[in-house]
Amino acid sequence: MKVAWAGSREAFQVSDRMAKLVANDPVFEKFSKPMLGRKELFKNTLRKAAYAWKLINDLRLTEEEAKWLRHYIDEPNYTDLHWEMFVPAIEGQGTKEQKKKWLPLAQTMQIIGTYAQTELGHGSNVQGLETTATFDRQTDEFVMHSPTLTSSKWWPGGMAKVATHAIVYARLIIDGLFHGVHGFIVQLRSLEDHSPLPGLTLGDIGMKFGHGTYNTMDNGVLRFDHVRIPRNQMLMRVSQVTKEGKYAQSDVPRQLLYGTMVSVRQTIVADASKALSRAVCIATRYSVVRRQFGSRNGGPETQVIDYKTQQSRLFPLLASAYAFRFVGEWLKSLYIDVKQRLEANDFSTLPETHACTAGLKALTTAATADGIEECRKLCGGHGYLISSGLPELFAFYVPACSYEGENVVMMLQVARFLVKTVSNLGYKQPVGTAAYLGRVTPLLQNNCAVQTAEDWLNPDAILEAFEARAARMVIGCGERLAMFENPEEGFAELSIDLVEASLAHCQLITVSVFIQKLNHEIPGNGVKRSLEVLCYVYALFLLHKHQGDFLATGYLTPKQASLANEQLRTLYSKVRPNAIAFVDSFNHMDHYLCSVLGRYDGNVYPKLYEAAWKDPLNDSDIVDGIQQYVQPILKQKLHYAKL
Ligand SMILES: CCCCCCCC/C=C\CCCCCCCCCCC/C=C/C(=O)SCCNC(=O)CCNC(=O)[C@H](O)C(C)(C)COP(=O)(O)OP(=O)(O)OC[C@H]1O[C@@H](n2cnc3c(N)ncnc32)[C@H](O)[C@@H]1OP(=O)(O)O
Ligand SMILES: Cc1cc2nc3c(=O)[nH]c(=O)nc-3n(C[C@H](O)[C@H](O)[C@H](O)COP(=O)(O)OP(=O)(O)OC[C@H]3O[C@@H](n4cnc5c(N)ncnc54)[C@H](O)[C@@H]3O)c2cc1C
Repeated sequence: MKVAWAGSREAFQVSDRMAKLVANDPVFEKFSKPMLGRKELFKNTLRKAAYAWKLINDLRLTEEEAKWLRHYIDEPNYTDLHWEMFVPAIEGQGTKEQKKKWLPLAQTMQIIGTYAQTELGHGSNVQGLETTATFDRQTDEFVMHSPTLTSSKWWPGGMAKVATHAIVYARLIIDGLFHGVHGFIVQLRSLEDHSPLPGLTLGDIGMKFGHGTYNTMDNGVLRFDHVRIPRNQMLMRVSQVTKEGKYAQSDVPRQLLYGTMVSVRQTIVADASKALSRAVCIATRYSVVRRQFGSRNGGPETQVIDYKTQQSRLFPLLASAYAFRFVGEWLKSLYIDVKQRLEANDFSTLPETHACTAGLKALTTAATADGIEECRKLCGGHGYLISSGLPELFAFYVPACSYEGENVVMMLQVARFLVKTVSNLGYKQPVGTAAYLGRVTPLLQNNCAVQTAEDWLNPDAILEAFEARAARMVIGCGERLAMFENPEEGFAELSIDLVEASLAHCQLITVSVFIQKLNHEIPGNGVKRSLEVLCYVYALFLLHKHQGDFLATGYLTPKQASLANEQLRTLYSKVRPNAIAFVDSFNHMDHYLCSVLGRYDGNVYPKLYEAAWKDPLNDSDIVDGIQQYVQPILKQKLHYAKL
């Protein structure tokens, strides 16, 4: 199962080796992090990042190994933006000459970059950005300027204190004419003494949600006061500006300017299963250790994992972790394919890839953030302790619902793709993830054939149910949209239904990828049979949760929906014996989990007790402030003694 989770034996070996390397190195200790103040926390992260870079070079780690190393170090920092956004932006949007100049510098970290797109006034609406890049023909330069307070760049990670360079998105202006938003490579700091370059105001935007997690990152604010950069620092794969000030567009679509976001959204989907599996592992192990009620004749109480209600909250999350792992793997291969095509100027699959990355980013991050919080509750009161590992994980993870495309905004992008696909049905056969929309007639006409709970243990029945639900919701929206004279007005009016239809479409993708995975790629019958159970749990849990959709579209009868739920409960009993094996297969080491409740050895209570004594408040019996503020209250003679 460990190999099935990792994707291959080689992938397992690489991640396992890196997990052990980090766990066994005292530099990467992290239990004390929550006790540090912001400055110490930040410095501590800089120290770890520098040490990690040394290890990467000294040990000559491959790119894959270096990624796992960063992952297991488990602290967001400036290198995330450098490797995940700055470098890909140059790769995807730079010309050959620009790549030749900038990539070697970035890949050896002689420069450190960030991605400065969002502003105080605009994040989602990229076309609304206000920073200007005005071409000056006399000097062959662009003048970068922040004309308003709301045009201040706001959020870029690593920008406040570390990055030496940034890809800055700004409105291109030539001779007073606006030519859209473009990316520019801008140096922020001196490579000698690290001070901000003249004309730039740089700072940190302040503390964020949670203490010890995202505050390791220096998210920054940046303002320009007429800062000049050479013309050849505009990223020019999509559009070019000549030294005469002529603006020209290549054959490549403008959407490539948004390419870096497609790349990172794919990474975020691939990473969702890491965060969810981490929370599920903690909650499952603890649910086996924790006992409440049910003692008979003085025997042990019931393990809380044996309560049906606990199972009905926990096991769908376990199944979701596996579903997200597989859909992340699938999306990565789709992305690798589109990347190769884009390099060869084939843009045909870009719209579908954009819809998949946007929609699956929204689906997986929302379910993962909610899932981590549910795992915290599944651990009862102890889940609220930092030493459970869950509060910090939640604080780290939840912004994923907002960054890289706010989730609702992303689902509306999927909706645009689906509406377009449906309106083209007469003359363009949909392919890939939208292929089912080409079979609308049977999907709209045929209803579910399930008669017994057992009938739901059939991938074809499940797939057809999810296809029919999504198709009916999408086509229903399409029909209602057609009644509006102004399509944009109609889209806005129907946006709530469109987001629900998009979610149905994305859930269909995750369910069908899980089924596909079982049909083709699982080594060993035992592993395959166990994963089949999780696949059914995932699908039937979604069906139960969204049964309103399945019933309202008329595909299921109430009887069939309740048979699905009956089957789901039976499946929970089949998951139970393997629950620990399923979470051990994630191969999460204690160091990575950083959780007293999720310990591999189950030795929860002594370690929980021990962890409490490490709190700085327990350094002495009488702490600072007691004599000054508590004793005077105790010793005063009150007039209102009776109160
Ligand atoms: C316990 C503690 C644990 C700690 C653990 C720590 C561990 C960490 C360790 C290691 C991790 C390492 C890996 C980390 C990886 C993740 C890094 C993440 C870092 C996060 C940093 C965040 C960065 C950011 O947020 S950057 C800013 C992102 N901003 C956005 O996403 C903005 C969203 N807005 C948009 O995308 C667009 O503006 C829009 C699409 C919403 C609207 O754009 P508009 O131009 O108005 O477009 P529209 O008219 O709707 O569309 C025009 C056509 O273009 C198509 N289209 C739109 N976008 C794209 C695209 N991206 N690609 C292709 N096509 C696109 C659209 O469909 C339209 O097409 P049509 O055919 O014309 O209809
Ligand atoms: C931790 C973190 C790190 C970040 N790192 C970076 C970074 O490195 N670089 C960078 O450039 N940016 C970064 N960002 C910014 C991030 O990309 C934006 O915050 C994100 O894209 C959301 O945009 P917004 O803040 O403008 O939200 P808004 O768009 O203002 O969202 C507010 C609300 O309005 C709704 N809404 C907005 N538009 C629509 C619409 N058309 N229809 C319906 N509802 C709508 C949303 O659903 C949401 O509910 C980061 C953000 C965070 C939290």
